[in-house]
Amino acid sequence: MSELTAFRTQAKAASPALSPLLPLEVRGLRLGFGGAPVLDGLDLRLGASGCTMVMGPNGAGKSLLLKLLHGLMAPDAGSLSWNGSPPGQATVRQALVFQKPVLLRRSVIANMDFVVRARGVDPARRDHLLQEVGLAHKARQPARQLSGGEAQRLALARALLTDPEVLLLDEPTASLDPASVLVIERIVAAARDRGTRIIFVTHDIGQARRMADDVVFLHRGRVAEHSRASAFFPTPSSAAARDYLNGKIVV
Ligand SMILES: Nc1ncnc2c1ncn2[C@@H]1O[C@H](COP(=O)(O)OP(=O)(O)OP(=O)(O)O)[C@@H](O)[C@H]1O
Repeated sequence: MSELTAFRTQAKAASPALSPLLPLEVRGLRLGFGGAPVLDGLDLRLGASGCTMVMGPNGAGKSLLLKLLHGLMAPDAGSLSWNGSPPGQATVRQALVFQKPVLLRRSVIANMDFVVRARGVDPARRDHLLQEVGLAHKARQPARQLSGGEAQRLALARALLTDPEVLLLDEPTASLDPASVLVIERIVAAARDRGTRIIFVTHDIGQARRMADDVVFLHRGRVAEHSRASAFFPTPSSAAARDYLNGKIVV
């Protein structure tokens, strides 16, 4: 499934009155592309609420994990369930924001309206979100003319239109200036406070400290460590996380 198809799938109507999507249970997840597996027996359990920051060195499989959680890819082996539902069924109740935002070749407001119409969202919510991300004054501008930071803010606003139960974020602030980073973090924190479950990939240790309730550290295809933020940053239990936090190259 392409990223645009995935976004369109997200925009379709979800069924009402469903049981919660959490907890997430991942067991023995394996995925490879010919050589050594990238994910190699990954186990993970995430509870009902909060913001989980996913960290780990380049190539650890963080983006792949998000794509698997969202049903964009299937694992070679292992199981993944959102409170008993497979990822494909859970997709419409989630939103995924990619590192490079996937926007339609239309205006800013048309990118929002695509979801407004498909999901029956109150246009007042669209206007509120555009205001919140500082794009109300650019509503009629082609989305493709937005700067990187603006495009990312639009992608986040669009993702939040449906109040997703789970928001998956793949390095959404990787190329943004410090003020834009804080705007995105504020909006994500507000979504978390409204009850959206956040799963957020980042390399930014400062951001992880600001946002994390818990941290999942991936290394060599597995979860090397899953700890509360209050324990992870001062006393990481894995050597890999300790080295990573100390700025050493982790392979
Ligand atoms: N479709 C694909 N085909 C082949 N290899 C792939 C594919 N997708 C990902 N990989 C490989 O899987 C590994 C993990 O990729 P992934 O994008 O998940 O890493 P990451 O942890 O998000 O890294 P980064 O921090 O650099 O963004 C990488 O070595 C990547 O080259």
